Order: sequence, then C-alpha cells, then structure tokens
Amino acid sequence: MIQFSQVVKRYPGGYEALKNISFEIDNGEMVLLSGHSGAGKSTLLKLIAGIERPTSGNVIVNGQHVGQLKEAALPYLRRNIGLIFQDHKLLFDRSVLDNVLLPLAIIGFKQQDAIKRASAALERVGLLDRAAVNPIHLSGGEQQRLCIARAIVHRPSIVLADEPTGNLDHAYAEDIMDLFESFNQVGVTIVLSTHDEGFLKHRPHRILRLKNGGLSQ
Ligand SMILES: Nc1ncnc2c1ncn2[C@@H]1O[C@H](COP(=O)(O)OP(=O)(O)OP(=O)(O)O)[C@@H](O)[C@H]1O
Repeated sequence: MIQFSQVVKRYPGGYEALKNISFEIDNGEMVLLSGHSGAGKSTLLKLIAGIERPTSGNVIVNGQHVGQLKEAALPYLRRNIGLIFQDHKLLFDRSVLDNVLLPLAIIGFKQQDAIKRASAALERVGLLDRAAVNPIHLSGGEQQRLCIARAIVHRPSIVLADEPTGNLDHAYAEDIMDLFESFNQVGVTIVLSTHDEGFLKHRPHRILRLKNGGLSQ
C-alpha cells in the first residue's frame, strides 16, 4: 500500500510543490494522477520512490517510512518499484537488450537468467525483434516501450510512470495505456501521471487530481 499523510514538500528556495496531501493507494490498484504542468505530479511520484523526501508528513510504501529511510536502504525500496520518468536516460551506446539487462546486472542476476528475463520483458512490450539494435534507431513510441520493459524487468510490485503518453500520438498512447492495464491485471500497482485527463476518461481508474500542489475533487 502507498500512504501519504499530511505530506508537504518544499524545495530548497522555499517553493511549496505539495501542500498537505493525504491519500491511500491499495495494492493492485491502478490510479491516474492528473494535473496541470507544475501541479506537483512528478514531485509526488518522486516521493513514493524516495528520490525526494517530504519536508513534513509521512510517505509510507509497503509499510516503510520512505522519508526516513537511510540512503543505503533506498536501493532495496526501489527493487520493488519500476520507474518510468520523462528524462528516460536510455543508453545510446548499447543495444536495446543491454538497456533492459542493466537493472538485472545491478541486482546481481546471473547472465543467462538475466537474458531470459530481459527477452521476456522485451516480448511483453513488442520489441523482442529489435533486441540487437541501438535504441537510437527506435521511434519515440518504441523508446517509450523500451523504458517500460526496463522498468518492469525486475518484476516490481509498483510501477510509477510520469506522463508516459505525453509525446505520443493518440493511437500509440492508447496502446501504452493498454500495456499498463495488462500489468495491473496481474496485480501490479500502477500510478500514472497525465496532464490530459480527457483522453483517459473512458478508462475506469480512480483519478487523483492535483492543483497547485493540493488534491482537489
Ligand atoms: N528540484 C526542484 N527545485 C525547486 N523547485 C522544483 C524542483 N522540482 C520541481 N520544482 C517545482 O515544483 C513545482 C511542481 O513541479 P512538478 O515537476 O512536480 O510538477 P508536474 O505537475 O510534474 O509538472 P509537469 O507536468 O510540467 O512535469 C513546479 O513549480 C516546479 O518548478
């Protein structure tokens, strides 16, 4: 479960990006986080992943107080989390497959097991036939799929995606949403941000609406 209670996030310089936010997300839920540019969506996702810490209040993820974790404990928290952020930092000097292998190498997977897992993740996002190419040769939408494969290859229980459909045309964005829904159907908790709630309104998920750092109805 992800739980925020009375969370305030003030950045150095004093800007209050989140103002006294409280909510809960159950295990296995899929929640959309909507709001205008600057509303605080990325900040909220970063707090869940322990990339930022709350100024006050509690962020609890799977029973752990994320804001109070020591730096050394953060990699263990993140083993349970898949992150898809806008600055996706793909490695353009390595193959598609190598990009997906990297997170597994970091957690110490044996090469042979890692290749099996990474190939399965690439198949899941429809990129197995591009495994050997350099990601520079992929379209924007395919690069986004590669980021998703990289984020789910270690089978996290939570996936956080910051505007994953932001730069994609409508049909491709719908495909990406279907992909997230398919992960959710096998029990993965998904939190996905968007500034365009309209295009998601036919989907049944709960929406958390952020406005100027506060939650609105
Ligand atoms: N590291 C930082 N230092 C200072 N201010 C920051 C920092 N990161 C974000 N902010 C500010 O906090 C506010 C919320 O930013 P955030 O990136 O969370 O919004 P967002 O809803 O994700 O916006 P976008 O859709 O444009 O990415 C913005 O006003 C932003 O300028």
